[in-house]
Amino acid sequence: MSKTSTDNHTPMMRQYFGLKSQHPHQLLFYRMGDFYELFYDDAKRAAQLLDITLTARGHSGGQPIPMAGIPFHAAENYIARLVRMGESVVVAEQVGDPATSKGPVERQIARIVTPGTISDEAYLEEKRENLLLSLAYQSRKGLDVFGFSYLDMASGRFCVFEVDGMDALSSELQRLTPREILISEDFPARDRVTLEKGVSELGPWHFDYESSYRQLIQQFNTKDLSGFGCESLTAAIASAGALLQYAKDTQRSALPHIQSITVEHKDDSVLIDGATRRNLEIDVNLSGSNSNTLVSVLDTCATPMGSRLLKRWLHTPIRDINEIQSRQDVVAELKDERLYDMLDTPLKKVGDLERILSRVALRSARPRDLLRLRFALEAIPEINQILTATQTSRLQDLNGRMIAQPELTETLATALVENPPSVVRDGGIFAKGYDTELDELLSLSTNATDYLAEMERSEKERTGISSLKVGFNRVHGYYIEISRLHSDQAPAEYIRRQTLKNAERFITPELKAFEDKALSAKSKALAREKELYELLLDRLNQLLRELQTTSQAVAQLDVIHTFAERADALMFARPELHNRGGIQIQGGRHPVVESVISDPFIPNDLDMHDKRSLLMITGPNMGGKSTYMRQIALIALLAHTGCFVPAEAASISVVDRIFTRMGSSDDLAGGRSTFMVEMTETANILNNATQQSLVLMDEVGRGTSTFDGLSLAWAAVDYLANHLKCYVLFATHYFELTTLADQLDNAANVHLTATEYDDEIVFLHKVHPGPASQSYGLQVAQLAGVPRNVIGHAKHKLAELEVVTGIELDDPDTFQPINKPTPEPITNKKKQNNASYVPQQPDLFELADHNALKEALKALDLDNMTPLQAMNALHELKNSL
Ligand SMILES: Nc1ncnc2c1ncn2[C@@H]1O[C@H](COP(=O)(O)OP(=O)(O)OP(=O)(O)O)[C@@H](O)[C@H]1O
Repeated sequence: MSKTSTDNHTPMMRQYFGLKSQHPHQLLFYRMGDFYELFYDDAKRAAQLLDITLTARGHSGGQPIPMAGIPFHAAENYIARLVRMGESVVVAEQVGDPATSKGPVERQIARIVTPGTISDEAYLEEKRENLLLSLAYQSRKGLDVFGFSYLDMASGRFCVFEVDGMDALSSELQRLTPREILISEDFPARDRVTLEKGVSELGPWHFDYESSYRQLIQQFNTKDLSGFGCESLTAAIASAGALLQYAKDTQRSALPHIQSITVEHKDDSVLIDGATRRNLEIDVNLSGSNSNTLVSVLDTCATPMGSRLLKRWLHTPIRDINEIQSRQDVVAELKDERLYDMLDTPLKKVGDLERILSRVALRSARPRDLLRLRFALEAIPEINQILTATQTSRLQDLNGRMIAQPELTETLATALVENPPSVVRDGGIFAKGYDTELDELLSLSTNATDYLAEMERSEKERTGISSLKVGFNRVHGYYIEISRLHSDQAPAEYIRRQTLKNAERFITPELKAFEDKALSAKSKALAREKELYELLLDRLNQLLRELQTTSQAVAQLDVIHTFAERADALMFARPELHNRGGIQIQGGRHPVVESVISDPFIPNDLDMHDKRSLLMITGPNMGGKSTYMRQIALIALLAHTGCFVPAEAASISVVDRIFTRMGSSDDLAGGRSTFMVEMTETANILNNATQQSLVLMDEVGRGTSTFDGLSLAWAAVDYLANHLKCYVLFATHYFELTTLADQLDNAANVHLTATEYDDEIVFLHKVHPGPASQSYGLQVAQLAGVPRNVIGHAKHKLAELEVVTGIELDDPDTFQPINKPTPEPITNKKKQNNASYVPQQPDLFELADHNALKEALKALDLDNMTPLQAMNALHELKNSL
């Protein structure tokens, strides 16, 4: 459709194009009577997304106009659905009067609803922050610097920070999971911005540093930004200015609830990259749902704002020992005194105060919001009361920040009816007795008859005229009628209005006033309600800062009270955090696995220090290696949030980063194979880990050929232990790697055990010192339901391989009987004197060292050989030794 020339179009469509040209990328809901209509491409898109009928509305400019319509009363529902799909919607309302308009009735953009700027309850997920993110790019001294700013419109939380490099960009995007992202049209890393929908590209001038700076100081009403500590973050400031302007444009109002900007300092928190966040299943599990995650176990928060803060804390563990200990002190007191129990009910009453307040600030709060605000405020003194006698200074401080507002609470209590309507539009918000004017108007409109009867009675009494009547007539309005006989007795203030055959009709100033009131009482009552509502919002806005402080304190108390409740219910212990180095855990458990399995969870210890900083973990498939590693990472993560941990005791030296390289997933969309993903993650660890980092690596090197994989794993372990000296848990099925532990000063082997009971493999899930003896691969396959004949075939193959290599591989028929101690390690030729070495697979390095063999192996064209040919080749090689 060509929109270049609009001359051929009808005036109505010309008006449409005028509005549409201001919002080319958003769906325009164009109000026409009782419908919102969408035209052209918008209509096609909406029809597809919402499954509504696509029709045509006559012709314009010689072309049929594709159109899709939505009844106005159902619009909110459709808008909510579109926004959830990442679309933005612009609503154009009729502002002119159709009766008096010449040509098409005037329309204006009334609101813009975008995924990242919504604050209406209907559009928001209760337990998830709804972030609008803005990104700006700068190249500084050859480094790619990304300025981040993000806003949670529904709470007013506005933060900035900067990171270097593409990996950090991806990792932060993963952490924040924004609903909408703003970038400049010339943003150089567009491919890293992974949101499918909800990415808005703005002109580069939106990200101009100077004007962004001005935007910010105007918003905060300050001379400069030095008070916020973000002066030097030029890229972040550029992004923040663009964000603020965008947010204002969409709200079409000021944003008084955004009162400051917080700088996130990366050094303050334990860094967790995107892959690690996924692997640890903090709030999303590996299959993408929310069940069986750390959050699903921990979140018993009483308020949605507590739930959101809990997620934030879990995603941003901190490194400040004082802050951690101060949170722990509160958890301890609430737990020991069982105050968490008492706090639960009043906290539940507070509800989502945070989001209500932001709607108050945006003046979009609904009457029911105000009722909930009243309940929230009523709960504050109850909380204050419970906390008065507490000892911890932080708790006292929190208590001091939860400010009861008796007057305001009282006002809300008297102002609102018991069950206010969901919208202001239809009135019925205010209770009787709150405002005399409104009461009068309402009683006029509802009780006009009573009023008139009362007037008739009192006028009769006053004048002594028994024939006096008060009446109403559509032409003349209200009147006092006196029979002709008595009309000369009418008081002086009676003004004659109409003369009838047998009576005179009068009006009085009082009755005139009543008439004015009564005739328009309904619309006046409505107007008065709106006025009162605005006044109430004004009053609330005057207290906004205090109310926000209260809601932030309640959210914090809610999370800490949840930590206390969980610690008590799940038997978590207070970890000691320090800077001395080392991680010791006694009786550690995996909080999520523990909560889902029906068998008892087997606790395990950990001891890591500078002489034992790398643990090589071996053991059978299904033995519990991953669980053990993940539980240590989760315990460390929880310890850095102030939460108690699933263990009998733990002493943890503060870590700077947690890395994981686990599982196999490919990134087909990003064009990376499984092995490529594995190596990218490994490279990230090797390039960025420090001595204070906790590194979990599971089966590194499995994604490629045995020699390549083993060599890479070997070299990576060596580098981690010798060079980086970080805390490493390295799980592997390459038994050759267990020899490394003996060669490195700071590495040790541990293994998980399995045994046989009633002819079945039983996993003991217990961590023991030393390397494992076998991997039980075939038994696990059998357990998994691999057909018996395939297992039988595999057993034969295994036996053949043993013959070929001359080395005893896993013996599928030899389980360790239960209660039998773990077999002593068997020594091999190379390590005759080392009793802790147990490889039962061929020492591939030893073989590989053999040059001739190496050459012969190299010459094998494995891709074009049948298994039989391969076996024969192996035979030949063996014979050649
Ligand atoms: N300490 C434990 N106590 C009780 N059950 C456990 C324990 N550890 C693991 N399990 C159970 O064993 C299952 C397998 O554990 P996990 O995935 O950690 O094994 P794995 O050794 O990593 O296996 P693979 O080598 O095949 O990846 C878990 O899903 C859990 O049900």
